[in-house]
Amino acid sequence: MVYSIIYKAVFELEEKGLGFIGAGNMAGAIINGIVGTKTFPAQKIYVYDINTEKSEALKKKAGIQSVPSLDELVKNCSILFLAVKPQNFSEVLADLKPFVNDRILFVSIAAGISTSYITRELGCNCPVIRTMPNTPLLVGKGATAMCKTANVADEDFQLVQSLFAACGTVTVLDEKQMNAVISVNSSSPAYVYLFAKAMMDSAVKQGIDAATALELICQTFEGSAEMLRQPGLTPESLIKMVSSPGGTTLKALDVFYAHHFEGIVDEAMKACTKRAEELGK
Ligand SMILES: NC(=O)c1ccc[n+]([C@@H]2O[C@H](COP(=O)([O-])OP(=O)(O)OC[C@H]3O[C@@H](n4cnc5c(N)ncnc54)[C@H](OP(=O)(O)O)[C@@H]3O)[C@@H](O)[C@H]2O)c1
Ligand code: PRO
Repeated sequence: MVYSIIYKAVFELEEKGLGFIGAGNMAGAIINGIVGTKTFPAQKIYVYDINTEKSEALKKKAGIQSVPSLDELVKNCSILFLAVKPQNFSEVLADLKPFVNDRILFVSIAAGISTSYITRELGCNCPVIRTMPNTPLLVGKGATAMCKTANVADEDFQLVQSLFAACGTVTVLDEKQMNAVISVNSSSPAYVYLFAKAMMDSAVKQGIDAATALELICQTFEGSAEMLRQPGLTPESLIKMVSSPGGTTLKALDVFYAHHFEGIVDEAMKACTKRAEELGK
């Protein structure tokens, strides 16, 4: 059933394509996922970037189309991805305003930018899907959160979900959760990399070479995440499972607790959300 709805939406789009404003890292990751999994035809994907070198490079890499102006993009596309930095939204929406109509579906990937900001700046009642993806989309293991305005058609929402699902998982949230979720799935790869770096640096100091340590750390992260997904297991029960009484793990955990590790994570995630709120103003 879902399959046929998606197929119908794709079929109806055959006349018009998917457009990307911004050919940066995230647009590239999403497009590679869509093209690599053949979720949408590459020749119907169009990209526009203020920096034509970037749109041309993406065209070459992914076999998509690049266009020289927003006007051209709107002519060719009925779904437009807003993939520029939040700081560039006001200029992009002002440039788009003369070309938009209420039938265009907008898909934003920007931190902090609300759906109401987009429709207000565009001066239209366009349907808008607000998403928060993450960089592991690049390896097909992304985690994307999304919400939509009430006027997004079910089949269009299914289609956009399928585009992100091509390179990972999709979770639907309320818009009021979309700033906080950045700290959970989107900025969080950076915390994981920081933790990995700290572990690797310590391993090197203790005489294990960096490459060997990194492989052990990556496998440990993957395995630990898999354990967290097992029914009935929780972070607390898994910590207990690792921590032998009188053993090594408890000594390591003592250091984390003494330095208020959980408090530090909470403070960092709240700082992330606060910045999203500032960017949205
Ligand atoms: N990176 C992440 O992990 C991540 C995760 C989730 C969501 N996001 C969101 O994704 C969006 C894009 O992030 P990104 O990391 O892909 O940024 P990026 O690599 O800087 O890509 C943005 C692209 O937009 C171009 N651009 C700037 N102004 C433009 C304009 N007026 N018209 C057309 N193109 C314009 C930029 O060109 P110049 O470089 O010349 O300015 C750049 O090529 C942001 O809103 C961010 O909040 C990022
Ligand atoms: N990267 C973007 C930022 O740092 C948005 C979430 C991940 O603002």
